[in-house]
Amino acid sequence: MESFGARLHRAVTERGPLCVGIDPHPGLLARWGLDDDVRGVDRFARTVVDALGDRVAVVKPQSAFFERFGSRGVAILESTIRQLRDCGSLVLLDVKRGDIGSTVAAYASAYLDPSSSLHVDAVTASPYLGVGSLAPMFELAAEHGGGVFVLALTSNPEGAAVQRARGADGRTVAQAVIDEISQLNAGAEPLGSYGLVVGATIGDTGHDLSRVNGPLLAPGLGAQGATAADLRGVFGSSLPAVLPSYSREVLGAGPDAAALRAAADRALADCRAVVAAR
Ligand SMILES: O=c1ccn([C@@H]2O[C@H](COP(=O)(O)O)[C@@H](O)[C@H]2O)c(=O)[nH]1
Repeated sequence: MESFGARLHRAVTERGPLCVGIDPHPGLLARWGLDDDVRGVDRFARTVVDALGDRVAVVKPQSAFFERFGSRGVAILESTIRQLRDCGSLVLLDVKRGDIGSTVAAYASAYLDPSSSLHVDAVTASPYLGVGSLAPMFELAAEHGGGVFVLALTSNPEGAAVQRARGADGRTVAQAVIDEISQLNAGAEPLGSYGLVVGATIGDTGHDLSRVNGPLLAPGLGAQGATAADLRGVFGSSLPAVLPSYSREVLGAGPDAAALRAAADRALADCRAVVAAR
């Protein structure tokens, strides 16, 4: 079984370091001339898959925008995941799950067990019930070649109060998360399967990312104000592991497929220039 880290490494080598989100915001649906309903979400997601699924390394559906339409929205998410897999892009479901370990095991089955209709290549997870509570996700991911991206330093301004709080050993909460994920990835080649989420908006992190040996998902580019050039200041020598992520910045170019592709190509060129020129 090829690991997620190896599959991601290959996808980024072949297609470039870029993740594009599928976030059917009501405002974007309106801009695309679509109704804010299940049909609109379905058309939106299909358009993104058709335009980008065969050229972007990782596509990241944001579960919340599908879940808001209940079971019919989740059915669209399931078919979006299937379509993306057929196009060859890796699917990272942004769902930020976290709970006590016995419940995390059920989340792991939902997203990381190949027999589930919501099975994806990787998920985002919240470590705030303790990184150890996510063990069932790490274990199932390892068993089936999946990945888990754990929140460390998020792109929103509210995150810092929790993530930069210091524990008894003097480390920040985020550094403790970073260190635990680094241990899980130790020795993995070419890349570990356990990633971290570090926002592109946060400036010099003041945190040590040098031993992570796993992918660093960087949301916050475009609509939240960060630019590709900001990645240098945030990640420094860890830039080669960065997976830049854009949603509204690219999606805002739709619904025209050529315009969506051009926006994704621009984003990729901007990020390549920074990641390659570190
Ligand atoms: O720290 C985080 C973690 C996740 N996100 C998610 O990424 C996208 C960002 O969308 P943009 O339109 O590019 O701002 C969205 O789905 C967030 O939930 C994040 O922004 N920051």
